[in-house]
Amino acid sequence: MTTGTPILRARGLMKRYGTVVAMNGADFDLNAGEIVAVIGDNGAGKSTLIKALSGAVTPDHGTIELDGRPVHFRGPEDARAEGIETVYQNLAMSPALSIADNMFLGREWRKPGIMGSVFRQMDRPRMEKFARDKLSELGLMTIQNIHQAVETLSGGQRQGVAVARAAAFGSKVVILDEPTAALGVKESRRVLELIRDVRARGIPIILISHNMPHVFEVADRIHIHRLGRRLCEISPKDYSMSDAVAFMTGAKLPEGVTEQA
Ligand SMILES: Nc1ncnc2c1ncn2[C@@H]1O[C@H](COP(=O)(O)OP(=O)(O)OP(=O)(O)O)[C@@H](O)[C@H]1O
Repeated sequence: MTTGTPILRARGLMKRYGTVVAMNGADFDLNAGEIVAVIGDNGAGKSTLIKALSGAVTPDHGTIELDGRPVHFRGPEDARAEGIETVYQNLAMSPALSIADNMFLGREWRKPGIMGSVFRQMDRPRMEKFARDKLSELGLMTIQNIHQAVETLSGGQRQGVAVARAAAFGSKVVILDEPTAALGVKESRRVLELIRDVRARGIPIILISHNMPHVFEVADRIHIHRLGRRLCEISPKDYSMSDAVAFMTGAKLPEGVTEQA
């Protein structure tokens, strides 16, 4: 599925924090219909790359294109407005609020007419129907009650709601930062299935993870990040997990790849 214009393409991204070089000419590609995993050692610059793609960090240099069009995100709102949704590890949810309210956090739908525009009343029935539809589309209706407070959900269910929220609003790209890090075996399994469901609905996914079995299970392509840039991309069909770890840590290089100084 690598034909056509990439959905998201970055070239030569640079980001410095004082003397620390967090991105050093980083490239990135995401094509339609695929799950790309980003892996790399601690401090390799994965988070900084993802933040640049999701508008949370402005690169010092380099280009980002969405559907072949240059974009300049001034903040996460700009990336969201372009259909790029990110689920960070902390999930950015309000535990005391309901599932439906959390799905709409910061982008509530107002009632039509004066009740919405002047009195700012929320259109609860429409929001709740949308939340229920999205959760059931993604097979998440084991959550019976969308009025349930998020704090009463299991870790896996919470992650599920966060992924459903991203898939509901992320029309172009969903970025998941360590979605299974805090989860048990069964819950991780469900979240991995959910990731596949999101892909099946036509939304490509960027998955940042340190969990090699999970990466090898769901990724179509693996982007290996090292020393602030993309070292290479591999297919999980062609390499083993120990190869990937060796590339990540610099213990060996894939054939045809040379490490730049
Ligand atoms: N806001 C910041 N201020 C200063 N240095 C930063 C900042 N953000 C990142 N860095 C530095 O940039 C480098 C890359 O960090 P980044 O968090 O992107 O790596 P990472 O691959 O995501 O690491 P990990 O897997 O440990 O989360 C690190 O040396 C880090 O200390």
